[in-house]
Amino acid sequence: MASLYVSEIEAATKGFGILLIFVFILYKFLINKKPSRPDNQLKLPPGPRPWPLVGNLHQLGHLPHQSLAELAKKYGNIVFLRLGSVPTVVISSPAMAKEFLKTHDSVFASRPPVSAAKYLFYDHRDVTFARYGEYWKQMRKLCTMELFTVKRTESFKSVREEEVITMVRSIWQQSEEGIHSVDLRGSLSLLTQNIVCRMFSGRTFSDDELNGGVGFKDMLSEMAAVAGAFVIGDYIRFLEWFDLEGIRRRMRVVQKIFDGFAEKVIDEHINRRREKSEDENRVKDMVDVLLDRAESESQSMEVKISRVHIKAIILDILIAGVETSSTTIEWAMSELLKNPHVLEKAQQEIESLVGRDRFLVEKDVTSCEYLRCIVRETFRLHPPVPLLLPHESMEVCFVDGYYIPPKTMLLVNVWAMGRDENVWADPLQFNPERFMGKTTDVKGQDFELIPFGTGRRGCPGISMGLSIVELALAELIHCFDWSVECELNMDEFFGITVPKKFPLFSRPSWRMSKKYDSIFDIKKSG
Ligand code: HEM
Repeated sequence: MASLYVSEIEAATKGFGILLIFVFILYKFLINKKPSRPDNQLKLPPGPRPWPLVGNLHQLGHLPHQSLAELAKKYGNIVFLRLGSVPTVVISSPAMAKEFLKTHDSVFASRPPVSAAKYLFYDHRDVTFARYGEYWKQMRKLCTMELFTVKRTESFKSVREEEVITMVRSIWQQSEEGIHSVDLRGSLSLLTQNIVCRMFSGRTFSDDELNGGVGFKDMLSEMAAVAGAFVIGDYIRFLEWFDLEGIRRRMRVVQKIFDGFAEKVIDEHINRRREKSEDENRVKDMVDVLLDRAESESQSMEVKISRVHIKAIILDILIAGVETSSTTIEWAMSELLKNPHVLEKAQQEIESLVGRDRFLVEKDVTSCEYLRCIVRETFRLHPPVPLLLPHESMEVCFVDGYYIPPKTMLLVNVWAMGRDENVWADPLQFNPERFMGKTTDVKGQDFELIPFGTGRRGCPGISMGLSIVELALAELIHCFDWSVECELNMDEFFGITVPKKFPLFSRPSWRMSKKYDSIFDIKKSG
């Protein structure tokens, strides 16, 4: 019995051994040899281990672009994270930007479904937050072919020149009145707000024109604040309905105020058309262009332009155009105050071109090479949208040997790219000379400097943005010398854009040959 038992065990052991060998052979020669994909194809990019539920959200901190730059130092230029339940890839090098925004651009051309898109931007019916598809293509085409063309940008040249001079006058008046330090952030916000409003509606708006007792400026700040706010429910989906931060409620409130405002703008345009009270010489604004399109019987677009589309586009233009430009000019002025030799050199360049007897016009600025290098250097160190806007992948993609699942959010850390010592010599130094005689520009051909993004989702307002920034900066340093009394604080604040944490106050002193009024009269008669 015992020996039988032993032999059964022996037989069983033998059988198990044979089975193991069989499984090994099967694995080695059939299963292991068969796969159609190399081993690394399902390998995710490296990254820190996520925590249950929150994933890597806790690692973002108050300044996510800076925290993500630190993670890139540890894990490399492609990092995989889970933000709550959202798979996320963060890239931080020109080579990676080329892979994602050129080679695989069509896969990553969508936007993730965030609360702002739904509750503020007319449920994705704008351009910026629209998901990739026929609708976005049509709306984007409308922007690039009609609203933001070079010709249209050129048609608003006098708007920009007039508004910049108005800002100069206001600063001059303040200095004449003995105001010690001018609130440059306030002046620049008003400037870009007025330019953008005149571009889309032909006029500016005062604080008492909105319903609900909210000022126009306050409405803009609130819209920017909620559009840029972090909403936990966008990442931990089951929390979506609790509106823990109260942001969704704020979005609804400010959306209603904006909607009333946009309705009024459209009505004004329609009434003017009905009454045929148009001044024939008036430059067409963007709402005119959109109404022309809506009224034209032969709309070649599948999307018929309605009021909602016009309102959504106005909202895009306000959010995308106002803060981006003013934030950039504020950073540029701050760097010039910290680097007086750069300010002096730029002033000399402008002066040798136009003297001190007249204001600048846009044509002058195209000849100011050094000034334009200052703008590029500002975009390198202080891109106003440091992670671009989040993209989302639409299908499985393999990049650099890594597996990127569908519906992965893509963040492009242009802030980290601008400070990468493998790309830039002395990256933390503000040194506009690095761009002199170089072809590197902000349109992203070589992917080193992409503050406007690039590819399908790149900024369509790039020429408008650049012309505002260049002219305003040039005129500010042409007309005034600037000084600050104490060391400038260059800390950042993260929102829909990343401005300085503390607004810039600075002391202007008039450096033109004549008083403001005399120069203004010369300009008018000229
Ligand atoms: C200094 C000025 C500006 C900067 C730095 C800037 C930057 C950007 C960036 C980073 C994006 C996202 C790109 C991406 O996700 O890959 C963007 C998108 C966009 N920008 Fe700008 N922008 C500026 C001015 C403007 C202006 C003046 C307008 C319009 C009047 C404008 C309209 C838009 C629109 C409509 C989009 C969405 C494009 C899409 O999703 O298809 N931007 N911009």
